[in-house]
Amino acid sequence: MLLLKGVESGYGESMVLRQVHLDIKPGQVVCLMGRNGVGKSTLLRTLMGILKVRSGSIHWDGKEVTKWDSAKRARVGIGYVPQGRDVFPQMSVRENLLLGLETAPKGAKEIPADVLGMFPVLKTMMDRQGGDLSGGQQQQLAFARALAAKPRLLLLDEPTEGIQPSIVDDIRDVIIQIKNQGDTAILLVEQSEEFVRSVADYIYVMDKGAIAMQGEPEELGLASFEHYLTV
Ligand SMILES: Nc1ncnc2c1ncn2[C@@H]1O[C@H](COP(=O)(O)OP(=O)(O)OP(=O)(O)O)[C@@H](O)[C@H]1O
Repeated sequence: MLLLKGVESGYGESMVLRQVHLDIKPGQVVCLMGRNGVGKSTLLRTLMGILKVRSGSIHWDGKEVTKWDSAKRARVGIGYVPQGRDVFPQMSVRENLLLGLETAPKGAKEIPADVLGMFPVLKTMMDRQGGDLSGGQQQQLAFARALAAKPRLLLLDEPTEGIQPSIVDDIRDVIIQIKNQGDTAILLVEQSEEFVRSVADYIYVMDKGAIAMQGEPEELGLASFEHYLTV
């Protein structure tokens, strides 16, 4: 469904991604790991079309989309939840969720019931302002807003970072539900090996802007992970 071939990108003079090859199949949960600063967020921004590809190519359903802008990528079904809580603080939870429908297929007008069902806490807070929610609730709101558009691929940048353990468990449950439904693939940036092993179909580990290791969870031993993950 999504294929990257030798992708390179960066900021100004500095090149961050080096010859990145990556493959995501429909419905898969693919995890991207690696130390801080190795380029994981840069890879998601490049996938979303926020950063330009300097060399290499990106393919979606077999079609080359390397030069497509973010809006066009969103319209074909790529959703993105950036790092940090990207909710609108002055808008209500309902209004934040409705914004997610902007890129939904066939001009959907209502927040899908199954999405609300995955986040029961949000259902009780529809009229509260986004900025009044706790950090963990805001993260859930950003996640739900992206799901409201019914993406075929969802890019999640460290959704569990700095979140209390009970909400981390809720986020894990939602990822597993999405995986079981099989309609939406996920590319998840995540630092916790335990979390990754509980959700991943396939794992990529980055180092210095390149893919250093990849495989199915059972193929990748603990020792090999530690080499790339410990500081
Ligand atoms: N807006 C930017 N302008 C210039 N350089 C940047 C920018 N954002 C990130 N970088 C640099 O790009 C490199 C990769 O950063 P990136 O945020 O992609 O790493 P990461 O693996 O996601 O780490 P983290 O988990 O800390 O977010 C780093 O050297 C970083 O300093």
